Amino acid sequence: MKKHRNLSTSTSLSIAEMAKKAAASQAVADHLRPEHRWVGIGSGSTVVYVVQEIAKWDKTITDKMSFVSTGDQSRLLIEESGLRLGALSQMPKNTNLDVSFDGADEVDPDLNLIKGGGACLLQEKVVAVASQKFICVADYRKTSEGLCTKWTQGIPVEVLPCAATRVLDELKRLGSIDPSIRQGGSQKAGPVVTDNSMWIIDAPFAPLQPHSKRSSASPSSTGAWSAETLAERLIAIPGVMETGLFTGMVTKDSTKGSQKPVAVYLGLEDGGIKVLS
Ligand SMILES: O=C(CO)[C@H](O)[C@H](O)COP(=O)(O)O
Repeated sequence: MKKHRNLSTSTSLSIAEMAKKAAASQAVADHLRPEHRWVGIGSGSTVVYVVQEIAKWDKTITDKMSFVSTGDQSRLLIEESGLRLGALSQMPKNTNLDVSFDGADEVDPDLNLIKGGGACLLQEKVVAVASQKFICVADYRKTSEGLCTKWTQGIPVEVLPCAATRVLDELKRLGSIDPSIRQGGSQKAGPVVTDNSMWIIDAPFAPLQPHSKRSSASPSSTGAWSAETLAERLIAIPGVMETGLFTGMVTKDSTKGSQKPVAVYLGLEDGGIKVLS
């Protein structure tokens, strides 16, 4: 399971775990319906609590649902919880997942996200965009005024291995400070290989401007990228398969096909829950 970079004490971790669990419980209660048939399940430690909540439901209800994973971790989680694994390819044509639940590494006031701390961002984005409703579940440590403030290890970027060095050069040209290929550490020699056989580059940037606060999209005039503009520039680099910036406008009428969640459930330190939408 992924380690959190910004917190190290066991006390704060247990408070954080309680916060994640409470947020997951509320998010499932508010957004999963017995009539739902297709449910997306994200990746990371918070989503474990989401699946635990769903697994508490009466089996006669959940047996009618199919759960679509966002990678190997969530596939195993679904299977081990006794829920039925489904795939986007099995869904009726022109339909969407009823709802999907996923975590985040950082959330700004416009509900733009950084994801991919667990290296699952590509399938996570596919599932988010294939969902009628994408619900994000996180805890109090994850919010900031501008992305890259709390999650300082860099925006995760999934790349074709043979393009990695060229992508690193391009990222530096865009202002990334010392981007690097994520390494497996003591568990694996060499780069982390994703569920899609790609590599991850972590690209640190100076804190981004949220859409609502930005005065210009260009870093030359404001000193910072907007999340939307940077997302567009990163995905345009040849060899980049997907980025961990989940941005894009959500209108009140149509939430389909958005990378952004319609709501973020944040577990708080005092046991409460804050819903951003
Ligand atoms: O994007 C992700 C994995 O690629 C996770 O959702 C994100 O890293 C949050 O994880 P956690 O719930 O463990 O904090």
